[in-house]
Amino acid sequence: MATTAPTGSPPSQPSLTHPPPPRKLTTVKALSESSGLSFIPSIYTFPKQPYHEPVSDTKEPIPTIDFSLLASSHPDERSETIREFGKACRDWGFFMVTNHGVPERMMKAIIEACREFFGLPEEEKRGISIFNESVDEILCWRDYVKIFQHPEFHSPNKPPSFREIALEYSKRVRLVAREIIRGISESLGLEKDYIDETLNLENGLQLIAANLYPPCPRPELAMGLPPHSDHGILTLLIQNQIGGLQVQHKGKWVNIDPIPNSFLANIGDHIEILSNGKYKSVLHRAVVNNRDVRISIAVPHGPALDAIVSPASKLVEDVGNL
Ligand SMILES: O=C(O)CCC(=O)C(=O)O
Ligand SMILES: [Fe+2]
Repeated sequence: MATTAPTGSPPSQPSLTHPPPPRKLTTVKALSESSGLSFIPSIYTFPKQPYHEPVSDTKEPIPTIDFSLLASSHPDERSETIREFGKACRDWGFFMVTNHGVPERMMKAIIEACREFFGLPEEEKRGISIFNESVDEILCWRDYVKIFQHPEFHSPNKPPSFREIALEYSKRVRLVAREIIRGISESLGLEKDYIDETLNLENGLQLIAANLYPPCPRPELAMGLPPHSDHGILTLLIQNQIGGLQVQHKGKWVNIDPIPNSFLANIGDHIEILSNGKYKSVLHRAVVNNRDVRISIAVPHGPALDAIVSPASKLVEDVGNL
């Protein structure tokens, strides 16, 4: 990891005094690819706290749930899977989902389509891609794009294959998400379709949120995506097998290395509300590295725009009976 000051800087000069990025560099990708970059502009330098806290060395693995067991003809297998959802949501707020039925080729295709999108000339992405996100005037080391998939489907026109791949991918992922949400509903002791119906998931919101984290010459100073919880009900995330996601667990950051071809699922703020706080929407963040381009594709699922989210009355009564 490079920690030396850039050539020509006086030894006492703190990295915060580096000049701002040249105006014509508008994406982090372009900045990262600009030749001889050995420092990062001060606008990308995050304050040391709280973003550089130690990472947990926990050997406790993030829960993994076999999605196919939800459809098992053995009632015991389904109910055991529901119990696992409950435990994963209570203990972590995050879990891995295997055997979900979305073909590997589709997962690869959407990652490649997003990679191609981010590789388009700057002019072609302008107006679609959001290049830099600012947190208190500090920019994240990330380019990203958010595209509505449901209830209205949108797609950039380039690359040409994007529309078809996104449409197919988001439909398949939505089916998986709704089934997991049914499992979560049951795990809370609610009717299987309680969340689906109450939050009108037939008209629910679904986005593709694609993130590109280019290599960063000073990864210890930058942040790909600062700590946040997700809005909505459930996010299903895939990535190009380059690590970077960290999840807050028992007060520490835990590195997450997803199983290939699995989804990383996390519950969002609306489940925290609906569950009356039984399940928490957990903080997570993305750190960057100095070697590899990382791509992650999050597909958040939320209530219909006109749905009203409130604690399920059964769960309020449960608390009242304690
Ligand atoms: O890049 C990642 O792994 C995290 C992405 C994320 O948390 C988000 O898009 O909300
Ligand atoms: Fe997130």
